[in-house]
Amino acid sequence: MSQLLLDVNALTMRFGGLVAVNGVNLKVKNRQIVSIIGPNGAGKTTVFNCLSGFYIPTAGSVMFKNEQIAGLKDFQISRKGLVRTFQHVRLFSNMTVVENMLVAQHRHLNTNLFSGLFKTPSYRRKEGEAMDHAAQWLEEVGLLDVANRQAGNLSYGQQRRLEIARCMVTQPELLMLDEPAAGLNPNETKELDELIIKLRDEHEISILLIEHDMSLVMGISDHIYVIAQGTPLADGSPEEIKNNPDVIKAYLGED
Ligand SMILES: Nc1ncnc2c1ncn2[C@@H]1O[C@H](COP(=O)(O)OP(=O)(O)OP(=O)(O)O)[C@@H](O)[C@H]1O
Repeated sequence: MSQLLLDVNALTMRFGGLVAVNGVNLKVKNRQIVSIIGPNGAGKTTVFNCLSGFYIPTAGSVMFKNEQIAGLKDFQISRKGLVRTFQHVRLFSNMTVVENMLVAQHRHLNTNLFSGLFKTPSYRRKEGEAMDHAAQWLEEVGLLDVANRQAGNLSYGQQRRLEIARCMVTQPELLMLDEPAAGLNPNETKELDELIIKLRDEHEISILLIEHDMSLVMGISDHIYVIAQGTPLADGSPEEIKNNPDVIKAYLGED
């Protein structure tokens, strides 16, 4: 049964005199792919920054699993099961692919200095599990055969998939992807499309997506929210959004 995972009400973010996000509402249920679309500068990334703890919203509520998370720090929110990627790839490019996966888990696991220094049995067990999870997720995203390659030497599409694997290894319930298809070629976009659907259908997580690639958004979203100039414009199924005159006007008005 679908349960509400994320419930955002009247989210507002001001930067001095600029209201970047103005009264945005958003709901994500379990096992849903939900997209946020809108013209450039509409406030989409600012919404992500408010939900993931990079900004403290000026007003509004962000309930995740029935708990208020607005104002918590980014690492506190990610430990609760809400993780994100960024518009620009943020990997440790001098580390190997598998090292990137291990670092992500170490930051998440909260192991202490004592257990690390003395390699206690529980530390060793966690290390073993971290390696198993890393291998499992590298296989899921098709990167197991490049596990020992330097992350910075991967193709752009592979780097994007590594970012997703790095999030997934922390076992989130909600994964937020900020423009994951930007810069990908059509083949890579198709692989991304399949991966996102697999995350929902086989791994039973929810995905909140910001994306400008309309065929990707329309093809995979269960629900779409449109914002323009920080303000909610419409929400509905892909079919409803495609045919909404206000949405068409907002996009055509951009050109
Ligand atoms: N830290 C900040 N300080 C001041 N203004 C900001 C800050 N972050 C975002 N803004 C402003 O808020 C508005 C919304 O920006 P945001 O990046 O959220 O839009 P977006 O919809 O993600 O755009 P795009 O699709 O181009 O990535 C813009 O006018 C931007 O300049």
